[in-house]
Amino acid sequence: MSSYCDQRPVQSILHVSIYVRTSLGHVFKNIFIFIVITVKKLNADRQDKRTREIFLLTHFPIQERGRIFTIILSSTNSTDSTLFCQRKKTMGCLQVHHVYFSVFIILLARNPHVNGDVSTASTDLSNVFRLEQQIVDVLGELAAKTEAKLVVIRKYLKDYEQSVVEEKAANKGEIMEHLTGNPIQAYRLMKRLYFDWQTVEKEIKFDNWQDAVSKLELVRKNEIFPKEADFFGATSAIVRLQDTYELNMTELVRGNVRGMKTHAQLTALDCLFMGKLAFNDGAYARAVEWFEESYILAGSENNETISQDHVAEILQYAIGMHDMNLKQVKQKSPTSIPDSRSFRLPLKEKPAVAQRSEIIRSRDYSEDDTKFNALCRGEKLLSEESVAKLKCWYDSRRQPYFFLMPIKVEQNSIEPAIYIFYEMLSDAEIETIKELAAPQLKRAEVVRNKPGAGTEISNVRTSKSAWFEDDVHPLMDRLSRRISLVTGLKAYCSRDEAEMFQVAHYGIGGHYSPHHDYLFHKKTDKELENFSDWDREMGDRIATFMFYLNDVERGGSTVFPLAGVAVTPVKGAAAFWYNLKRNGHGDTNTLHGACPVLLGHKWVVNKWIREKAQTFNRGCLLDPSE
Ligand SMILES: O=C(O)CCC(=O)C(=O)O
Ligand SMILES: [Fe+2]
Repeated sequence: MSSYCDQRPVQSILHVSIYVRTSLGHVFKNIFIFIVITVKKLNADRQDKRTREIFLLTHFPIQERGRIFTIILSSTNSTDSTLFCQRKKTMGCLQVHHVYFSVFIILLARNPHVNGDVSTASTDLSNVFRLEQQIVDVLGELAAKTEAKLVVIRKYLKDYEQSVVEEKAANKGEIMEHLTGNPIQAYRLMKRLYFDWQTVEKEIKFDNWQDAVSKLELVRKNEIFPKEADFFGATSAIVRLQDTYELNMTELVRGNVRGMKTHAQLTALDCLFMGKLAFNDGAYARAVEWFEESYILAGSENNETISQDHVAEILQYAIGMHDMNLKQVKQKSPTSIPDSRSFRLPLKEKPAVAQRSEIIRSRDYSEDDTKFNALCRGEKLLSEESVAKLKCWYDSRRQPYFFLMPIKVEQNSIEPAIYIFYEMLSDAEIETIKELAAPQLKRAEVVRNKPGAGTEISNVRTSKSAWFEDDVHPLMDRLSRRISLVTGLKAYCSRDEAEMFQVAHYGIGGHYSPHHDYLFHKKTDKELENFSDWDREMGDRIATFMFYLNDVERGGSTVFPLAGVAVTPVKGAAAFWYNLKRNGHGDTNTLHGACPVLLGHKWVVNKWIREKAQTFNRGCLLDPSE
């Protein structure tokens, strides 16, 4: 028997570790940890007495990164444990038999809109669209009520005017005389002022605006209501699409998106607006092109949205700025080539249209981003010889699972080897994944360059993503098994063989700039500090297995600029490649990125397979450089 206060250091009782899977972080925002302490003691007459106390020990937000984290609930300096100790002391130092404690965790649900950003993802855009429907309903109702008021007011005015017109008089004095001297007119005057006026007054006094204003304010307060950044996001998506796909501006503003005719068109005013944005950003070449388009449209619209003269003035100003800027660049260094925001020659010398087509004709295909954009546009960069080596076949992967229904495999690139496996997912499975992911999608983050700086929302990747453990749904577990059977690699996240599934959704203009999927290759020690212990222990991402959940109407291919290949998303298919060579080094030729979505949207599911678990699945070669 021992005295609780003297001999039982409170601090040691409170050393508790709690393991929480951070996949919960997608659902829950905060974690509250309560501790219930039951002290069983014997008092003087040896009767069993229990005292129960509840403390809120700690609470903190759940982070997204890392898979598992540990919370040590106590430290010797912790105020909570001191508090605990003091409270125990007030109970007196009775003899204590047992101290039990249980830990309760309360998770506070995450608000699905907290990470709202509406510029690219179509799911969000549909919510914004719904929001607009509410506005349209309120405005429609307001317009109908206002029109009803106008009808009453106009009727009154009409009646008055008719009375006046009926009396063919030379001036107001004569009219007055006629009206007052005519019993019918006198009756109509009385009727108007006594009877009709009541209706008019009622309509004028009753104000529909206030009701509409409060309803609209409510809509406006919704977290997904577009903000400035969302608007600029939508604008820059158009500019990105224009650059990547070399969209013909004249076609684009008329709703033709690379051969697909849509009903969405831009007005002269829209073009003027796009031009102003480009101008303010110093992109004078694009600004001039938008203003020229605006000028032409203003003419064909008969100055409906903006006057052609006004646009002409702005256009001349922009041309002047472009040429002056170019002159300054050349003065600084006569041999320098201006960046893509400017044309090479003054616009007074050669018009924008001619310069743009020359830029397109004289592309430098040795540059990675030129190759990337060309592949996005569907241009073929592989030589015929290389293409001849590519093949497709049916494969049972030597797995009984696939004997009856072998997989359709296509090899898209030899070096690095990139495979496409078709019909890997059924339509029902795809719907299940989307349903699971939709409420949890949040704007994708990438690791910051600065060590220890965590992740940041970035324009390098503009998509929304969600992470899933294998056990979140039986389907996820089945998919991990399927990936294993197809690739011969271990792919269970629960066994630390691979990462969680990452579902990503791209909306219009959504893209991912060229990058490597491996994590550690060519990273400095400082950069490596960004990674968790789990990351380092599991080894690098040896391979990527990526499912496509839909066909993309236009754009959205996965492009490998160094390999010279583009993979077109096909619903249910999956792309697979090794990020590491057999010697464990990163294969730099696996550089890849997602082309911006031009029309429609795009869903993918990534599974990054880790190196450590694959020791017996992928051996090394005799040549250590491979
Ligand atoms: O969406 C794609 O096509 C590529 C995605 C990708 O490369 C990634 O998530 O790492
Ligand atoms: Fe990637």
